[in-house]
Parts: sequence; structure tokens; C-alpha cells
Amino acid sequence: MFTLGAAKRRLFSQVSNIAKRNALRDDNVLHSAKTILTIRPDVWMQKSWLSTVKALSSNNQPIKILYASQTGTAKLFAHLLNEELASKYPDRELSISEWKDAAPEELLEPKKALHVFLTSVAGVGEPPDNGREFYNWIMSKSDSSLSGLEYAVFGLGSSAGHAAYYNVIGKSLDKRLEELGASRVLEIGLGDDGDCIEDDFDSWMEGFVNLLKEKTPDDGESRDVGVEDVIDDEAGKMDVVQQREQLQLHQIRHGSESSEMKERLEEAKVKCPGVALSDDEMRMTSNKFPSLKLRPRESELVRKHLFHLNESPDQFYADGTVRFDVIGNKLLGVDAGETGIHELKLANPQMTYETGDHLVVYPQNSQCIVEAYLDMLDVDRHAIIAEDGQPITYQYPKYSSHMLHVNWIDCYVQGLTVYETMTHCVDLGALPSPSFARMITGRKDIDYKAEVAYPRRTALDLILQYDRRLSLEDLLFQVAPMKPRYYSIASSNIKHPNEIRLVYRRVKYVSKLGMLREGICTNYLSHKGYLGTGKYAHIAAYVNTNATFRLPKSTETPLLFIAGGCGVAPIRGLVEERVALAQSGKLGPATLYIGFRSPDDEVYRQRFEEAIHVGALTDAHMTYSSGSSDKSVVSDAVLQHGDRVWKHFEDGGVTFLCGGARAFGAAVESAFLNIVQEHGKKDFVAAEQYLRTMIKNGRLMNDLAD
Ligand SMILES: Cc1cc2nc3c(=O)[nH]c(=O)nc-3n(C[C@H](O)[C@H](O)[C@H](O)COP(=O)(O)O)c2cc1C
Repeated sequence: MFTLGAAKRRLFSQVSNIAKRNALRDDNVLHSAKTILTIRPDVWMQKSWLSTVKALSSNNQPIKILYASQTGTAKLFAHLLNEELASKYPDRELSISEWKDAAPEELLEPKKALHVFLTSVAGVGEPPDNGREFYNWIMSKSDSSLSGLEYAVFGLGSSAGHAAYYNVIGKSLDKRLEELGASRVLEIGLGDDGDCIEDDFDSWMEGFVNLLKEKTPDDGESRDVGVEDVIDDEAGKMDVVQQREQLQLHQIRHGSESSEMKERLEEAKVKCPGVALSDDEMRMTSNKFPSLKLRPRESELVRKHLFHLNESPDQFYADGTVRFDVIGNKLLGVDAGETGIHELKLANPQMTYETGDHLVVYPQNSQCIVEAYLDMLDVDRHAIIAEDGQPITYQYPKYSSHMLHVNWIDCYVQGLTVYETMTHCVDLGALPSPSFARMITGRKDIDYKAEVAYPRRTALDLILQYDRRLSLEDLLFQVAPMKPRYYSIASSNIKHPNEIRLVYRRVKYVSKLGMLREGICTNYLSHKGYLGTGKYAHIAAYVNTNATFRLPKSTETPLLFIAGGCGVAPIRGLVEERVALAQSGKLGPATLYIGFRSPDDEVYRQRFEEAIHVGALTDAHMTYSSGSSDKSVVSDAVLQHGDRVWKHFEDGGVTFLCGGARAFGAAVESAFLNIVQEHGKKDFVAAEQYLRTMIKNGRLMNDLAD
């Protein structure tokens, strides 16, 4: 992604900024430029650069990056875009905000700004919570008052998990803005979290950056005078990453007039005490990020537990996050083994929820992964990332002094130790972004999907494979921030008003590279046991309202529950609610189809039998995908009972579909399509429309996970 044009623009923007800041006349601009270009006398000696300074000063259309994000991906991408633009177009006025940061009309001011929208989809085709107000406002607007406003949209969604609502928010926003008279400057980008969303974003961002390049006046004359031409000549056949790092070294080595430059080189040499600093090692310290200010340690004790909730910086946790006591955690199923289905019991007397809601859990990286990263960082794990960093230009880190500076966006909380930050704030199990992978490997030609995404290589894998070292800054700012994880609540608030049950399967497998992999959150939860009388382990989590996933108001409406694997969780909650309701009134029919891997894995059979006994369920069909003589899967069972399912649809019944989206959800949806075609005598398009209408009317509800 890096082009050396950025270096030129950085240099010239310094000139124009100085001029603008000081309201200088042209001859003063000339003087300032001369001063700055002294560090590159070879450039200064070249011809007419003043016109470029002027041209760059005159094109300063502000860029507003506006994001709406439920679990942090759109936010991360927004910040990555901001950084990329800041480094490539330092003369541009850039801002970044959430859609909820201002009144909707204000978000679109000033009109002359280029507005870049990033939004994910949450719920069932819903905007993220922090984007709802703006989204509803713009969708209900009906004039053409946005004429002249330039915009671009990047949408985030998941085709695997939510095919029917894939990226609907980004797509409809993009269309709406055009209808309101705004001008699209770039085709909408669609990030697919079901495939390789980092790659999608990287390509779109590259397109956006190139577009700006075209929009920035850069006449033939100005092309003659940049740093890039000089560096291009020198860099010759080097690849882009090498060229970029060479540029840093180049700047240091040519700074013979500047004592500051010399000092930086010396600082770089003490970066890793006792280790001779080679060019290769220096290459691993990008100058993309501001350096962190570290305060000396306060205690010998590494704080390994929840740093929440009374003393930790608020901004880390979403509103409504509470500390839950873990009052139980057990493996269900007789011989299911460590990756079998577990049930977690949580309690908090202040918390409220409704049956069908989600619990959003803040996980922690496992200690051994944190240790592995710390081992190659040469940084004091007890040092505290300070609160009061001031923006400064980049310096090579001086880890030994603990006096580094920070100028960072709100992704990382400050006031935590390095160890805590590594444990709570960065997702050490996440794939490195394409640009980070390129930086670590030093290869711009890396085939991201084949070499990183599909074999699931982490940043640590690449660092070890390429024998690299990283700075703390590169690690914290390039690795994705830790995302809280969504779990369907598996209990009824009528039965357990202050308690929540979660059902999870521990993710643990061997990758294609032969490496043991563990899901961060399920692994974290599996270690949370009941500690003994009165002593509880804790987790931090909040309840996320899932208003479109509820039992119908009338208890007599016929119900069809279809669940596979961990889809048993929300179904368990709904059935528990029906059992509670059975005591106070007449219930309509309710059929359950549920699939497990094997009879060993089967959980809640007794619970469902009791539900049948009290009239909360009419009948229950269990299927197994392996380990049984009857290897039928849920979708086959549904298809076999197509006539009954069709009758249920036509009788106005409500259907709940819960489980894995890719295989299970897709197979059942296809079974539904077949049933509607066969029993409803409809063609494929009409059958699809029939199901869409059911979804729209709240008669087919999904809780499918990616
Ligand atoms: C509860 C939930 C509901 C979702 N619903 C949709 C959906 O309806 N359509 C879609 O395309 N993606 C859907 N997604 C996928 C997200 O939009 C996708 O993972 C995105 O990258 C998340 O970005 P964020 O972290 O910025 O919110 C859903 C994800 C979750 C967790």
C-alpha cells in the first residue's frame, strides 16, 4: 500500500502547513521550504517546487470518517483508514467520529468535506446501536438537500452468517445518499466477515487512497521535485516495504545537519540493549505509530485478573457492563470430552435481561500467549502505559527509560500495565491484517488468503517464522483490538431473573500447519470454575437486547424450534420460558428439531422430556450427524416432515432457527425453500419471496452465528 509519493507530500505539507499557520507571504513560504528541505539538499537543488506548495495548499477538502460499529471491526477499520490517510496526505484535514457523536445533520457538515461512512450490520439486518439514530434519520429524509456532498461507503457484514441480510445497512446507506443528491466518489466496498474481511477492506482502502491521489492536483511540474523521485532512483528494485524502511534510514543518515536525527539513530541503537542493531531489526520498527509513554512499574505484582470495574478506565467497557459471579461451569454430555458442550452459570443481582437476548463477554488472552509475545518485546511487563501522553513526532522507542510518548486514539486504555494491556486489549488470536502481515514478512507480494487467512497464521507465527522483533507500538497498534464476544442467553428471565446460563463448546483444534489453536473466549470461559463456598471467579459482560428474537405475545401461536449444535442455547432459553408459562395458561403446539454431533453430545434430553410432560413442547426430534446408526441431520428431518412444516407456515406459526450459519443454517434454509416450492406449488423466486415475507413479519426468526 505504501507509495513513496507520501514522503513527498509529507515534506511539502510541512511547508504548506508552516505557511498557513503563520499566514506567510510567498517569499516566506519559500524561506520555510528552504529550511525544511535543508535536510534533503539534493531535493532542494531541483527545480520549481513552489507551485507544488501552492497547489497542495489549495486542495484541502476535509475528509470526515464516520463509523458505526457493534463489536469494533468498523471502528478499527475507520482508525486504520485515518492513519493511512494521515500518513499519505498529511496536508488534509482529517476527522474521525462515531455516528452517535453528533446530531445527524451535524455529521454531514461541512458539506464540502468528503464523507467516508463505515458501518456493519447488527441484529437481523439492523444498524449497530451507535448508528441507529443517524441511520433512521437518513432513511426517513426525503429531500435532495445533500446535493454536492461527496461520499464513499464501506459496509461490513457476513454473507455466511446472514445471507438474507448481507451488508444491508452499508448498501442501503450508499443508495440513500445518492437518492438524496449526494455524489458517490467510489463504488461501495463490501467487507465479508464470513470470508476474509481484512482483505476486502485493504483492497477498498487502496482504491480510496488511489482515488484521493487522482483528486489531488499534482501537475507535471510538481512531479519533478519530490523526495520520491530521488528515493525511487536509489531504491531501484527493492520492494515497497524495503523502500519504506529504507526511507526512514535514509532520512536519518542524510540528516547530518540535524543533531536530532543523529540522536534518533543513537536511540535506535539502544532499542535492544546487548543486541547489535542490524538494518533488518531496524526495519521492524515502523514509524507509522506514535510511541508510547511508559511509567515505571508500581508493583512487582502482575495484575492478571479483571482490572474492572471500579478502578479501570471506563472507556474500555461498553455501558451496562457488569461483573458476573461464575456460580457454575460444567461439561454436559456423558463422554463428550473437553470440546463438548459446557454450561456456564452466571449471577449478578443488579442485571436484567429478557429471554432471547445476547450476553456480550469480554475475554482475555491466555497467559501463555501473552508470555510468548512479551518474551520478544524487551519491555517491562509491569510498566504502566501513561495517561498524559502528548502528541509528538515519532521517535524510536527508548524502552529502558520508560519515558516514551503517546498520541493514540481511544482504542487502547491508558493507566494499565503492559501485561494488562496485552491480556485484555489486543486480540492475540486474531489474524494479522494484510498490511501488518506485509510488514512482518517484508513482502508486499504475500498471498494473504493462501499464506495467512486460510492456514490461520497469527502475527506470532509470522514473527517466529521470519525471525522478527517488534516494538510494543507496532504490536498494540497493528494487532486488532480485543472484541467482546456474543453468546445467546440460554435461560429464561422469568425462571432466573438474576442469573444467566450460557452454553458453549470449547474451540480447540489443530490447524493446517499442525499447530494447536484455541478459541480465546471459550478457552477463557472454560477456565472459570466455581472456587468454593462464597468465592467466585468473575467475568465482565453486558446484556445486548435482541428485540427481534422473542416468543410471540400470544402463547397459543404454533411454534417450530429448529436448532443445531450451540443453537441449543437460545432454544433452551425459549423452552424454559414456555415451561414457566405452562403453569399459568394454555399453550399452542410447539415442535422441536434439534441436531447433535453424537448421542455423547446430547444435552438437555431430560429437560425437553419434562417440557413435553408439562405441555411446553408437543414433540421433540433429535438427530445426530455422526456416531450413531441414524446419521440424519436436522435439515433432512425437517425435509421429511415437509407437509407438517408447510402446514405450520400456512397456519401462521412462528419459526425459530438457531445454530451455525454456514452449514446448518444454510441447509435448513434450503430445506425450507424446497418445502415451500413442493407443498406450496411455487417456483424458486416465489418461494424465496414467501420466506422473506415470513422474516419481515417476524414469523421466521434466526439466531445464527458465524
Ligand atoms: C449479532 C450479530 C448480528 C449480525 N447480523 C448481520 C446481518 O444481519 N447481516 C450481515 O451482513 N452481517 C451481520 N453480522 C455480521 C457483522 O456485521 C460482521 O461480523 C461485522 O464485521 C461486524 O462489524 P462490527 O464489529 O464493526 O460491528 C452480524 C453479527 C452479529 C454478531
